[in-house]
Amino acid sequence: MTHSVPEPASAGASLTVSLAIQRGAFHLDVAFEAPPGITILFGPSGSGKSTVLAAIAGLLRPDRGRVALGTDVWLDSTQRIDRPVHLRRVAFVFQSLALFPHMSAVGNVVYGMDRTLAREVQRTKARELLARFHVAHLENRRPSTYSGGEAQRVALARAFAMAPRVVLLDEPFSAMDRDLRESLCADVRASASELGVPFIHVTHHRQEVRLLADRVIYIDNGRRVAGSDEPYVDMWGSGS
Ligand SMILES: Nc1ncnc2c1ncn2[C@@H]1O[C@H](COP(=O)(O)OP(=O)(O)OP(=O)(O)O)[C@@H](O)[C@H]1O
Repeated sequence: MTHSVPEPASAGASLTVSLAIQRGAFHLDVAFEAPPGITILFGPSGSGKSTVLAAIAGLLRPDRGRVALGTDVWLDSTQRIDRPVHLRRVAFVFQSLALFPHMSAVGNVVYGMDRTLAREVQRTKARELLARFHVAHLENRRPSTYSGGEAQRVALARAFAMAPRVVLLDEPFSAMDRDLRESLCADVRASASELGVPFIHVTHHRQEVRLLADRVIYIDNGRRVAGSDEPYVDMWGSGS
């Protein structure tokens, strides 16, 4: 017997974002659209990239704004819509990981899963995800025994365990060396193709931009740099 998984209503939908946020002296005012695929948010330190991701995830309430995935509205300040974080089904991966230290890799990945699934189904799916990110060998080991790259792979496996509708990556590979970043980028690219949902990836690394970007949005001092919504063209040549 085959089981068909129902497509979420948002499959193929773009994320539309428009935000106005005041944080102390800093003012952010940006609007953009992120279709399925990888959108890079690029800009100098303090330009507002992490603030944008936090508002999309629902961790920060903007002063004004609207966030919607297709026709599914997550935030609309004029209509007083503000869907809580856990109902947006957003996967968020940071540079500083938050793996649970007392759990094995399988336990960490299962944590993000649909609680209605049978335990053995969850564990089987978790093992598949760990294999997908090349860390099947960590199945029963705890985070204190992982290398930095391995820990980030387990964090990615956990983020994807919830079948996210949007994936947000905030400089997840910044602490990694060039080769490791390249290999993790390949895994992220493959996941973006498989999932077919919008990924928004914040990075300072031009190498990551080249390896990942379907499009790039440049932000400077809380504003989008004009004309920065074009499909990505490598303007830096081959240096990093
Ligand atoms: N809680 C806060 N209160 C006041 N200002 C804040 C707060 N959090 C962030 N800011 C300010 O908002 C601005 C944008 O910060 P944000 O972290 O979004 O930038 P970023 O582009 O992600 O920077 P980086 O690349 O260094 O991580 C900065 O000027 C920062 O000092």
